[in-house]
Amino acid sequence: MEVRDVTIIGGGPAGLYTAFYSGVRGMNVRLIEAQSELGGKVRLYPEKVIWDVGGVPPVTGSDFCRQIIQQGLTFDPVVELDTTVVDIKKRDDDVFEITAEDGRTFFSKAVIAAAGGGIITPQRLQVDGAERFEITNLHYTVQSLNTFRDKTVLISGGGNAAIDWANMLEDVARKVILSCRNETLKAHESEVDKLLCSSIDCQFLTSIQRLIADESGTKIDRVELKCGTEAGKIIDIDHVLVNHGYERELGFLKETSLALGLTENQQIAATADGRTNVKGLYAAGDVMQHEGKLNLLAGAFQDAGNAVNAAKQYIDPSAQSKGKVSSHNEVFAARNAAIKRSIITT
Ligand SMILES: Cc1cc2nc3c(=O)[nH]c(=O)nc-3n(C[C@H](O)[C@H](O)[C@H](O)COP(=O)(O)OP(=O)(O)OC[C@H]3O[C@@H](n4cnc5c(N)ncnc54)[C@H](O)[C@@H]3O)c2cc1C
Repeated sequence: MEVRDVTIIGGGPAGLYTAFYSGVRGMNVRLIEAQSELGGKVRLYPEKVIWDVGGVPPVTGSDFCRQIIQQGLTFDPVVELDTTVVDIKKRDDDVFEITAEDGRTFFSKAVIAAAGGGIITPQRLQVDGAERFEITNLHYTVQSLNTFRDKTVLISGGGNAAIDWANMLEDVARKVILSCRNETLKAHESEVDKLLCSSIDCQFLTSIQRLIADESGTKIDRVELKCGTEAGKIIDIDHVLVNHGYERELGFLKETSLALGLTENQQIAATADGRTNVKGLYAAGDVMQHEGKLNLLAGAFQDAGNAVNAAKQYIDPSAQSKGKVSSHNEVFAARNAAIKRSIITT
């Protein structure tokens, strides 16, 4: 039976930084991810420009993913992809037994849950026959801005993602129409202000009633927008982008043998430093809830550092409770030397 120091559940930003920082603190790691790729939710917005990670210049989601994956793999963790954790038990000898959906079990001295909101998939549009357009012009994420260049785009939704995309596409698309079923938009004030002052055509109190196909039957040509009891309004569009939130598959968060202490929203109720109800099991990133939790990438990194430090001390009570400044690990030596050389020669 191979017992790892730390098993991380979830290979999003929190899990990846946890893997890196566990390496810095000399612990060996298994990283378990339900999807076939690492990166977590950031995979949903590859072309969005991320501005709010301290010290990191504006970066696209896909570049950010590439960079955080590279960092997460620095200390060669064992990575299990396509592996959904469905249960965690703590045995009498205090070793954690982690069970995957495919029946495999993994063993670990400590566990760090970094499972975000679970395994998420975008909520589908509840309109007859919508699924047949998913291979043409009905989208749930923006994989490439070029798809929308000089096109008429209808965005359905009124939350952060919809508003973000509307603002982002304004310069790219010929026309952006936003259909929102409420009277107001629920997003960051600055983004809402920007949108309301823009050329984006906001259709409040409307929802998509019908998708009308072109002659080939494979592409949406027009959309019927319903407004209360009024007759539907038909509009011509090239693309429809739906941002109605996400469905969550909870895996081990739904039923676990441990009394994890979940909030109403199925997040782990933890302390700000990542401790949970269960000794030896810590939480990091969007999976955890505490007063002051920052559900951003920057917050995920802070959580990860805290959880790793707590796990280190749990495994080895003589270890320092806080990590040291981490620039002198032997794994960094070659790269440090190359950077120093380039500083000296420039
Ligand atoms: C559209 C959008 C735009 C955003 N823009 C920004 C932004 O500009 N700046 C910013 O700072 N933040 C932004 N965020 C928020 C940011 O993406 C999240 O805060 C961040 O991804 C949280 O990281 P995480 O690792 O905690 O969770 P996630 O990214 O959700 O990763 C969790 C991972 O755990 C895996 N997992 C879940 N359950 C299991 C299980 N049972 N077994 C195995 N694996 C499991 C999931 O598959 C997933 O890969 C945005 C979010 C969205 C949706």
